[in-house]
Amino acid sequence: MASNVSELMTYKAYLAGEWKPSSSGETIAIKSPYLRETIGFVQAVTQEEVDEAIRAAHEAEKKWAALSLSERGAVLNRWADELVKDEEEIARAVMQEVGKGYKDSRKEVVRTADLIRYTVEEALHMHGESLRGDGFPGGPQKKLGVVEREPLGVVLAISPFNYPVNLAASKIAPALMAGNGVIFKPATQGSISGIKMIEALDKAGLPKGILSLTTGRGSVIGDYLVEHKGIDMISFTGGSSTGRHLSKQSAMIPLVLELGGKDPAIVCEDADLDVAVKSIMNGAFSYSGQRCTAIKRVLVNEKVADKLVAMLKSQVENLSVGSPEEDSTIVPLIDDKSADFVQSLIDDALAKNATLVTGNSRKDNLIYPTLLDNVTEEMDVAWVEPFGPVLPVIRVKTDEEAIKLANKSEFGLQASIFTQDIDRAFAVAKQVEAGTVQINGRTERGPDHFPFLGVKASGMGVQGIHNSLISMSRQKVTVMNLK
Ligand SMILES: NC(=O)C1=CN([C@@H]2O[C@H](COP(=O)(O)OP(=O)(O)OC[C@H]3O[C@@H](n4cnc5c(N)ncnc54)[C@H](OP(=O)(O)O)[C@@H]3O)[C@@H](O)[C@H]2O)C=CC1
Ligand SMILES: O=C(O)[C@H](O)COP(=O)(O)O
Repeated sequence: MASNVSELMTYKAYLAGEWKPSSSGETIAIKSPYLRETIGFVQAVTQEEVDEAIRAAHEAEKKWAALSLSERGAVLNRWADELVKDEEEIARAVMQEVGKGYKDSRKEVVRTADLIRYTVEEALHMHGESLRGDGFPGGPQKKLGVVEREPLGVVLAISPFNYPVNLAASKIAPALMAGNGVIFKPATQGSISGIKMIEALDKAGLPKGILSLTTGRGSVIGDYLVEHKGIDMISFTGGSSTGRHLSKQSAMIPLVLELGGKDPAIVCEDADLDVAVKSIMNGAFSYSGQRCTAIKRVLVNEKVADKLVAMLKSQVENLSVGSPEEDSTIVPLIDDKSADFVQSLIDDALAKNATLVTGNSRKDNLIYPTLLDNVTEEMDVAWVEPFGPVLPVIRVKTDEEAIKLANKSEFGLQASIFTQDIDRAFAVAKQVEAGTVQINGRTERGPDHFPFLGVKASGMGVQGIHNSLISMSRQKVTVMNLK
C-alpha cells in the first residue's frame, strides 16, 4: 500500500550546526528499494549553502583543533553512545532506505560505534617523534627535529549507499579526531540514515559549524564540492567511474579513493571445499552481493570444479530470498537500473554459452541468486562488477592460469585463495595484484583497524582506522637549533 505522501517526513539539512530546510525550496524523494515507495524527502542543498558550510567549517576548525585530544575524543565517545542508544531507529532507517537486512543493519550501527571508540583510542595513542641531526652523515648534533601531526583543514567525506552509516563514520571520525572540519556528502540513497547518524553526533555536543551535512545529488553538487577551493582533502568511497571523475576534478589536494572490485576466489585442487564453499557463499551473496568486497568470480582448478559447482548449487538454491525485514540474504537491489544491469550481464553470458547452473529469474529489482559455470573471458560477467547476486565460475588448469586471470582484471581490491598448503597459498598471494589477499577466508574489509586499500582501478591511498588518521593529517616539523 502506498504511503500518504503528505504524512512523510521531510528531513532538514545540517548546515553550519543548524538543522534547516534548504533555501532551494527543493527536496529529493527517497524511495525504498523493497517497499518500492517513497519513504521521505531530503533537502537539495544549494551551492551558496555549500559555500557557507565550508566557510563555517574553516572558522570552527581552528577552535576544534585547539582542543585537547581527550576533549575531542569525549565528544566522539558520546557520539558512539548515542548511536548505540538509537541503534534500533537508525537500523530501521538503514533497512528501509537501502534494503539491508534488519540484523545486518543493527550490526552496522554497533560496528560503527566500535569503530568510533577505536578511532578515539588510536588517536590518543599516536605519538610524534623526534630526530637528531647527526643521524645523517655530517648532520649537526645540536639540531633536534620535533615531528608532530596537524589537521589538514576541511575534509570532504563522500560515502556510498551500501554502508550509509559505517562507511560515512569511517571517514568522519578520523577526520574529526585529527582536528579537521568536515563536509559530509552522503549517497542520496543513504541520506536519511546519514541524517540520523549526524543527529546522534549533534546530540553528543559537537561544536557548531565544525561539520555540515550537504544532501543533494552528486551530479548536481558533487563537482561543486570536489572543485571547491575550501576543501583540503577528499575521502571518497564509491564506484570506480565516479572516483576517476573526482580525481580529475579535484586540484592538488590529497585524495583517498576506495572504489569497486572484482574479487576472485581462487580454489586450488587441494582446498578444503567445505571451507571454500562457506566463504564463497557468504562472500558472494550477502546483501545480494552489494559489497565492494564481495567475491565476484570463482577461479577453480578443473580437477575439483564439478564438485565445487555442485556444492555451490545446492547452497545457492537454499539461500533465503525476499525482504530485509525477514533478514533474507537475497533482497531487492538498490534500484531498477542496477537490477537491469545485473540482468544484462546474465543475458550476455548465456548468449555466449555460459552454463546456467541455477537462478536467472527476476521480479522487479529482486534478482534471484544466479550461478554461472563455464564462464569465459569473452563474457562481460568475467570482468565487470555486477554489485548483485550473480556469481561466475571460470575453470582453470593451473595456479598460474588463475593468477593470470585474477590480474587481468582492471580491479585489485581483495582476493581469496583456498588451499591446504600454506606455502602454496603464500606463493599465490604474493603474485596476486590486490590490496589484501585472504587465505582460506572470504574477502572483507574488517576488522576495521586493518589497513583497507585497493590497487589499480580499486582505489588510491589506504583506509582502516590508523591509516585514515594519517591520511587526514600532515606532519609538521619544528627544528630546534641548540647552542
Ligand atoms: N572499495 C570500497 O570500499 C567500496 C566501493 N564501493 C563501490 O561503490 C559502488 C556502489 O556505490 P554507489 O553509491 O552506487 O557509488 P557512486 O559512485 O554512484 O556514488 C558514491 C558517492 O559519490 C557521490 N557522487 C556521485 N557523483 C559525484 C560527483 N560528480 N562528485 C562528487 N560526488 C559524487 C554519490 O552521490 P549520489 O548518491 O547523490 O549520486 C555518492 O555519495 C560500487 O561500484 C562499489 O564497488 C562501495 C562500497 C565500498
Ligand atoms: O562498502 C563495502 O562494500 C565495504 O567497504 C565492504 O565492507 P565489508 O567487507 O565489511 O562488507
